[in-house]
Amino acid sequence: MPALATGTSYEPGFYELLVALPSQLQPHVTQPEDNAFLKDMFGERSLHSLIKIHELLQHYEDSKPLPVLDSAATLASQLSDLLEGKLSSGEISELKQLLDKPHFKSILSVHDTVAQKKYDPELPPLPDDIDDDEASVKIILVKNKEPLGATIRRDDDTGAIVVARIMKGGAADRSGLIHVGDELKEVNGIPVDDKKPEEIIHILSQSQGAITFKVVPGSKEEVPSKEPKVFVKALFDYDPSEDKAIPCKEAGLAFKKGSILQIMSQEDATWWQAKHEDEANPRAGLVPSKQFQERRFALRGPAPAVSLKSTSSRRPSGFRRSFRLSRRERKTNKAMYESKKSEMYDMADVPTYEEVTPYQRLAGAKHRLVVFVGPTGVGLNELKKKLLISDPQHFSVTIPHTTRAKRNRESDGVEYHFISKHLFETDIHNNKFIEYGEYKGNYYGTSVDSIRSILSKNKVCLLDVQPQMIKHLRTAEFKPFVVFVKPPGVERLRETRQNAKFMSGKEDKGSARPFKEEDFHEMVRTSDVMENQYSHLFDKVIVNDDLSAAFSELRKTLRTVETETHWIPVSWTHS
Ligand SMILES: Nc1ncnc2c1ncn2[C@@H]1O[C@H](COP(=O)(O)OP(=O)(O)OP(=O)(O)O)[C@@H](O)[C@H]1O
Repeated sequence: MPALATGTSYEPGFYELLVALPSQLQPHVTQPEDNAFLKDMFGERSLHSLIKIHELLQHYEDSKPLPVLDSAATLASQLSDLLEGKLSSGEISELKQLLDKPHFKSILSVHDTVAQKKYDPELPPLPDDIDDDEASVKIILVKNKEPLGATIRRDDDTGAIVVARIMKGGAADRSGLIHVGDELKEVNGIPVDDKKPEEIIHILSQSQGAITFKVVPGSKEEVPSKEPKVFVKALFDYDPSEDKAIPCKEAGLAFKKGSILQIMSQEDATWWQAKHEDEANPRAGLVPSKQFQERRFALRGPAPAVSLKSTSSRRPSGFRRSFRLSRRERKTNKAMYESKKSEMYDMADVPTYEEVTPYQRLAGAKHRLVVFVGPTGVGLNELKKKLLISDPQHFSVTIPHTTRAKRNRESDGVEYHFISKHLFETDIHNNKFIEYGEYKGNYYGTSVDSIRSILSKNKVCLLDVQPQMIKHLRTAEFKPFVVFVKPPGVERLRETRQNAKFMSGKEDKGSARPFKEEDFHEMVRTSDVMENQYSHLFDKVIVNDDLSAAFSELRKTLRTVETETHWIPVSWTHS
């Protein structure tokens, strides 16, 4: 039996390990004196008591007991006084002795301190020879290599140097001693009244170790911000060193399109404070606010959109037509459609930030819609086909609707859903199609319900669309995961596509032919344009160079979509 029992209501693991250790270690110890030493060490009563205390603390941490009263010491002293005249019984005098013991009194005093939450240390009285400049205080900060995390500016009205901004989580913020609006009088004993902010920053950057500031505290009371945690996905690249507008380049936070940022402060309407979500260091950096970025974008105008229509007479060159997905007729239906909505750039969508939240699909919940985009000929059909073959029970594609007559060997709901022109037009009117088009007098289209039908069977729906359609699919219902399939460079296309067949939209013959040099250039050019305009909507980019490598990357990615946590727009979580 262990010297101290650990009780039965909580895990005795740590304690038992301690008791068992000497015998466990015995086979590994050759010298008898070492053995005796280990026994003594692990058998030490104070160590056992410590472990017991540790386990009890753990237990109480879980049950979180609240104190019954916060003046146990006073109560014990009053009781002791009451017992004074009643010491006839042995039990009463034992109780009084116990209450009067200094250890017992101390433990009750500690109990009361904790119960009253009196944790703050008592400060010594202020010295008599206080600074003559009554309003100012001296602050000493110890600075290592990290920046101070504060910006300063000259007040236009008073000419004073004031603290303009405190970066969340930085050295100044953590110290809790410097606040926005404080007036800076001296740095390391050097008066700063006549100095430019840049000169002061220079003094600060040269200083290491303890830095002394003399400041006059600002009058503004800071309200501790209790803003909930906000995470955003950045939809643009940002490099503060190239931003002429940022008040302090060193304080800026660089990020790439797709980075997940935690917004630490939105107090300033122009410059937010943020840190990378996966960054352990709590120090925030400046990033342009959403409003400011939108304003800048509006003033500058979007990047010149490359016209995709100019090179093709029939359709936006290189952009695939989707929903030609009949399993048998996939190839013959290829060159049929033109997208109804052909706008290449929507001015309303200024890509800045999107608020996101972690999401993991629960077992049994509907799958996210997997959306493919890429230039025509890049290999979307090939990759989708491989997925379907790899697991036909798990993956599926939508069945398009058409108004053309059913052919002999076709069945309704297999190759197509065959419907009347009138019904098709009613469905268009009722927004039932994701995409639709007309070819030789017949309509063809992919309906929203055909996607729903696959998802309700708990299958993964694979859909390829034109990139400008992605935004219409971005709903809580579909939670689309967008894969952009990108071609490798022209040289690799030449090498890998030697035996490949291409369905050219331009010739409109519906038959496949080998790729030509110009097809490769067109594919790469279209891919660049798509990436330039829509990459903020892509969740994954896969370069289709070697087909089997691209396929296994795709497979792996789709597995993680089903099993791991991903960031999705907050708006998709409240449906
Ligand atoms: N990585 C690859 N290496 C070699 N050949 C490939 C690769 N990927 C696709 N191909 C071939 O390229 C041709 C075009 O592929 P696919 O039909 O899948 O393109 P697509 O993106 O669906 O184009 P479209 O939208 O015009 O139908 C096919 O012959 C296909 O086998």
